[in-house]
Amino acid sequence: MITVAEALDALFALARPTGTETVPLAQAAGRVLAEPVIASRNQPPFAASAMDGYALKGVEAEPDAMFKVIGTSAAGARFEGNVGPGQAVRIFTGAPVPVGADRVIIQEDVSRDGNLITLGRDLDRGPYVRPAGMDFAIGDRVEAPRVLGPRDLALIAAMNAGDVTVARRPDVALIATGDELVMPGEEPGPDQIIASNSFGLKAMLEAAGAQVRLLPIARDNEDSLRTVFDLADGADLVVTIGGASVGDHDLVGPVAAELGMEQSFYKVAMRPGKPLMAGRLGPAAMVGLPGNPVSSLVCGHIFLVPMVRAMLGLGPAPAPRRRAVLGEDLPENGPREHYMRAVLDESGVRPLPRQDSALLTILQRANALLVRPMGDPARKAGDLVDIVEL
Ligand SMILES: Nc1nc2c(c(=O)[nH]1)N[C@H]1C(S)=C(S)[C@@H](COP(=O)(O)OP(=O)(O)OC[C@H]3O[C@@H](n4cnc5c(N)ncnc54)[C@H](O)[C@@H]3O)O[C@H]1N2
Ligand code: MOO
Repeated sequence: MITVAEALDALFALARPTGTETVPLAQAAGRVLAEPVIASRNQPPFAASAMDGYALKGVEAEPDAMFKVIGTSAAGARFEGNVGPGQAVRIFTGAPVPVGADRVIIQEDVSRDGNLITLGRDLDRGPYVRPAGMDFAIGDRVEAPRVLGPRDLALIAAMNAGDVTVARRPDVALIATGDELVMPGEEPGPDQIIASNSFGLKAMLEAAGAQVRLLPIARDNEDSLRTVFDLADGADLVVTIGGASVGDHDLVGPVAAELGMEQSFYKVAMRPGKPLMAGRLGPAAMVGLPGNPVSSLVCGHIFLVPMVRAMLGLGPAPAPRRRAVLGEDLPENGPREHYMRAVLDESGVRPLPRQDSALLTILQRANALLVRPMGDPARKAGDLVDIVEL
């Protein structure tokens, strides 16, 4: 059996970049920027007023000084003339500061009588002028790769990019397998249960940036598996769920092999998730997840999300870990890296009492995986341990 780190390296070797496409900015939220955006303009493009008030020469801004108002500069309609000595221009926030002026006096500090203004005694310091290019200048960049969020999109829009080059979303085909499964909402027979894993995995992988297809459930026979594998055609990543272990009905490995899957590994020293398999199936990467609900979702977090991120060009990095204070004593760990379903709060991290990999209620209550290294000795409350936040 290989280690989790070795399995992850093998999976990164299977994950190929998906290439790029151009999308309108309004559809770019959550996408991975693949090429830098370079500003083609300065912002602001002119010296702009930061306040509503009067633009004038700063050296003349003395208490009680008087000025003649010679025009108006509004956002979108500048004053074309020059501001000379003793002159002021009525100005509004965002408007171009006219030539000759270098300070804006806020209107609260001014009294006006017809076309004459008098400054107050106690003037705000100002100057309330934003120089051209103060926010960004031509040639400034938003670097790639990065996941585009609201703040990126606002900045890119201000740089005047109408569309952006992003990584194509990896096409992930999810195949649930098993005679015992029916879809949620259907009427299960007496020996049947509801296919749940695909729904958790779909949400998880879409949040990571993939486009996920839920294929029909494959039954526990070779024909059915072959038919559903056919439907995965065109996928960048084919993920099967279940049928990965050693039972008589665990046919995913043999059928995939018959379809030409070049196996990269089978079985990882981890708990849950031991019967994980992976390989290359034509142009696609293939990952066979164990069927137990917690195993498949934990493997999704630890392996599939990092794979999708690597395909998107975000680099080969494991699921982020951090240190947390252990909230209770733990016995020594066995020979497999253990991802314990745990609750993290201000007082520390504690594993939930039942760790059977069939228990979705426990996984749903957990907000972290407490990671026990292989052969980790007993730990005391107060020790620092690794966690992966869920
Ligand atoms: N003799 C051995 N038996 C088992 C071993 C082993 O090493 N030797 N490993 C155990 C471990 S660990 C795991 S994990 C499971 C994995 O088995 P499979 O990947 O073959 O999964 P299945 O047998 O198909 O299903 C296991 C379990 O999960 C349920 N299931 C499957 N798919 C779904 C789905 N899409 N949604 C909800 N639930 C699903 C299925 O009904 C079974 O209850 O093998 C152990 N056995
Ligand atoms: O490895 Mo299995 O995934 O322990 O339940």
